[in-house]
Amino acid sequence: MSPTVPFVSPPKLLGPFSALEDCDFSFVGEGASNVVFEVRVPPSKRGSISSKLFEGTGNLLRVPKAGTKAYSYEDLHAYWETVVKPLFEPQNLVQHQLILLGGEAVIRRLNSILEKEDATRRADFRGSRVAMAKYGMLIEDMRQRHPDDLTFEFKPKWLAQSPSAPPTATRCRNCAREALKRHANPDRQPKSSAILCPLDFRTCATSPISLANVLNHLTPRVHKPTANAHPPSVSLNGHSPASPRPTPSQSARLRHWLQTNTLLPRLRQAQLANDGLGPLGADASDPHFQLAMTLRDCTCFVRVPANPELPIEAKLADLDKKNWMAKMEYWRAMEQKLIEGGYYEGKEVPRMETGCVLERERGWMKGIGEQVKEVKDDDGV
Ligand SMILES: O=P(O)(O)O[C@@H]1[C@@H](OP(=O)(O)O)[C@H](OP(=O)(O)O)[C@H](O)[C@H](OP(=O)(O)O)[C@H]1OP(=O)(O)O
Ligand SMILES: Nc1ncnc2c1ncn2[C@@H]1O[C@H](COP(=O)(O)OP(=O)(O)OP(=O)(O)O)[C@@H](O)[C@H]1O
Repeated sequence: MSPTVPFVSPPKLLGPFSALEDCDFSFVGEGASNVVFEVRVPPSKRGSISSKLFEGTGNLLRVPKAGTKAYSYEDLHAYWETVVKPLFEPQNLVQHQLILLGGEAVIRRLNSILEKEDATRRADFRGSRVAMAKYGMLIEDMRQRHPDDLTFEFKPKWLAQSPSAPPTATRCRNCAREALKRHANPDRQPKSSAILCPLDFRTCATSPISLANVLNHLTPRVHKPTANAHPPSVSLNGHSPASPRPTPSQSARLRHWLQTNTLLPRLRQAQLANDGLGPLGADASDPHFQLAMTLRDCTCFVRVPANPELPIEAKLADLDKKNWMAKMEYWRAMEQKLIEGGYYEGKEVPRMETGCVLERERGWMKGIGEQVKEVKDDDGV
């Protein structure tokens, strides 16, 4: 399949211009380029067009931030429909629809909510505002449906090594990137917290250490760290702030999902299939490479229902087309920095603790090598 974007007919629009004007909003979350709000129809507007559109739909409103280099929502939607959607099963994607925001009044209200949230927002997001955009997206709400549902989100990031990483690397691209982040800003997180290596997702079925690492990270309050497992971190943005303590049945279902899901292997396969060269070798205008970068920066939402009869839901979101013209230089410079700074090989000074799967495997190989050497020495070989 070619990831070039063919012509797509104009998006199906939801709602007349005034649909959002009747609604109340509250802040749900944000990233570098977008903000997500809950939409509620006040009781006085029951029976209105808005209530027909939003009540009981389980949708949230996603809107673009001002001042970013991201593509417009029309472009993101066309890319998602034609390039991203065919790669995954529909039940593994957070579905969305474009909606007309309907003018400045709604955006001003969203911005006044953001302003009130400023004190508690991530420092580098504080002060950012919603763009005066034409469209928002109605997105499937992946939060709890029942107060006892277990929910969390994480960024799977680079599920395979970067093709332009050095062959001597003892860290994957994500762990190298995390080491650089901590090196640049050691106070960013408590020093003791380690990073979940994305390669651990791949080995959950075969390695109890990988499974424990992932569980500790995703549901930190339940799975006590074992000697070899690493404590939770926010490196993959995994968290379950509103979730209750999982029941034994939820823990068992989550374990089973981690060991058997086909979504993360499929995501990894698509990352690999679209980039065999890495940021240093890829042609900046290659749509496959651009797609690989989109697939390396998405979010996975997981909901483990309280009701054991209901299946686990796992869906990818934030599969936005990357503005390669604005980002290629950053991607190349980042790869160069990770290589030259020794971050792929754990040679930075002072050395940051990351707990990468590659490092663990090298450690075992070294250990086995030393045992073999000892046996050979004992035998006088
Ligand atoms: O460069 P990375 O790997 O740190 O990823 C960036 C993300 O940082 P992370 O490491 O996930 O905390 C970063 O996430 P945050 O803003 O740090 O939450 C963005 O997703 C960024 O993409 P864009 O500039 O918004 O298109 C991401 O940039 P790219 O995926 O385009 O590289
Ligand atoms: N479908 C959803 N259900 C529940 N919460 C969501 C959903 N989509 C987004 N959120 C919340 O909003 C936050 C920001 O959303 P989003 O990932 O769209 O922002 P972004 O700017 O694209 O992020 P990034 O900087 O990673 O590219 C998420 O981390 C999550 O907390």
